[in-house]
Amino acid sequence: MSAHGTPIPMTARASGPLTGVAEVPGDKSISHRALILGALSVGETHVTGLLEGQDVLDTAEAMRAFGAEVTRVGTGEWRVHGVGVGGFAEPQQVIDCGNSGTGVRLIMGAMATTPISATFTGDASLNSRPMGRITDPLALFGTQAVGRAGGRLPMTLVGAESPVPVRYTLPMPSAQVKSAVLLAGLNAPGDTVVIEPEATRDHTERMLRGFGAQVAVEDTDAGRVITLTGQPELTGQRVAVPRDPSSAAFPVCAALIVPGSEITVPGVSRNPTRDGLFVTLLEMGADITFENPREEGGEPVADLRVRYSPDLHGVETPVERAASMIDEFPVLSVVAACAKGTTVMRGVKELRVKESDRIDAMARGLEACGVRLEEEDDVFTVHGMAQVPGGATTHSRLDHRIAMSFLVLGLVSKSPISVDDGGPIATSFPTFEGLMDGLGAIISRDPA
Ligand SMILES: O=C(O)C1=C[C@@H](OP(=O)(O)O)[C@@H](O)[C@H](O)C1
Ligand SMILES: C=C(OP(=O)(O)O)C(=O)O
Repeated sequence: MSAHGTPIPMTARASGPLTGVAEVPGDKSISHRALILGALSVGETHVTGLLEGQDVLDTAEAMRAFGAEVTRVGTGEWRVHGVGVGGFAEPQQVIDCGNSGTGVRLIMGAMATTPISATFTGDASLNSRPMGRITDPLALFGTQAVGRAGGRLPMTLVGAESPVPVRYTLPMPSAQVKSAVLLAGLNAPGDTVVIEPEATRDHTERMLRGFGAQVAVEDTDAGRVITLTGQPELTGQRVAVPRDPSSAAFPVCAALIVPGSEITVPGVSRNPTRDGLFVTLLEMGADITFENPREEGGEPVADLRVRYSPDLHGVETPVERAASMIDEFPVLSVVAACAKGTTVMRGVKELRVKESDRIDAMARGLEACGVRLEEEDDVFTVHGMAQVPGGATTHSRLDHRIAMSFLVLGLVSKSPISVDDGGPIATSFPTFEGLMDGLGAIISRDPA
């Protein structure tokens, strides 16, 4: 939905070759963290390349409510004057995190060990997502939480008066849970330890170090053991946000399946904990090259050159790769529908608790477009075909990635594909329509 709540129906139709340069926006995960760590630091944090999607704008507003000064200086350029670890003020209004699981879960962690209370809410999607995964470990610090049945928002958290450090093994592969525990550990005396049996995106660990915290990471038989030394003084930093591989996924996958395409996507993060889609696409026979590999803002980045790949074939993605491509399965299932043979995606049950149940959303939409598939709790299988019939209206279910995935499929289907509401795209990729149009994709807003 648009900010004022009116659905924005959109349609994609068969397009000529996609060509040109796709400058995708800043990384969403890193953008949230830059604002939150800036707010927990002393002095000024200067951010460039910040994603100005609604999810991140909601986090900026939340940081103001907790007492930080957050100012937009120019496009993607923001300054944050922080209040220091333990310095959050009690918000005077409800914190509305909109559509953003990352926003609400990281902010809950960041306030959990300061003796203030705050009430959190979001849109219909966010208010249906599980928060027990956050409040369970936060309770170990001494944080109290009261929410709706099933641990849903709206929810009030009361921060611990005398927090104790925590040792916590993640019950599911979730960087949001890991990050909430680490951020809470900042204001607890002593060492907070998180053990992750499967590695998840490591932006919090990297950025905490960059802001001056002591974070040790050890690979053991039990998984990655992350130890944070509590009560550091964090100091404001300059953060250059790399471009988001999860947003790059859409023009990249579109170029792979639209005949004759050749595009470049500059400056995309190649953090190994985010790289699973590219690994998988290469296995499928995709023509992608990674040029000018370099380090920017503490993250490895490269310029991607992507060419139409007529011989894509199905593969099996292993359980242990799932976390490194968790947000990319919807668009991978679109590529799978256009590849020869069958693609089996394993270890995907976390997709059921995203902005929508993404397995169900993709399964119903793909079926409506004439694609054969099988769905189990933790496995999603898509059978490729020479040309997807399309000719359906799919439901985005308040989920940006579902909307963008079906619009990509509509660029190659026999008949156009519509989404009932493209509004959620603005949460993570507000420039999607203009960028795709610039490459030659035919995506239009439907007349009211
Ligand atoms: O930490 C983060 O920035 C994110 C972690 C992932 O969620 P989970 O931790 O729930 O897997 C991912 O889906 C989300 O888009 C961003
Ligand atoms: C799952 C996602 O985001 P979040 O959990 O922050 O809502 C996403 O962007 O795909």
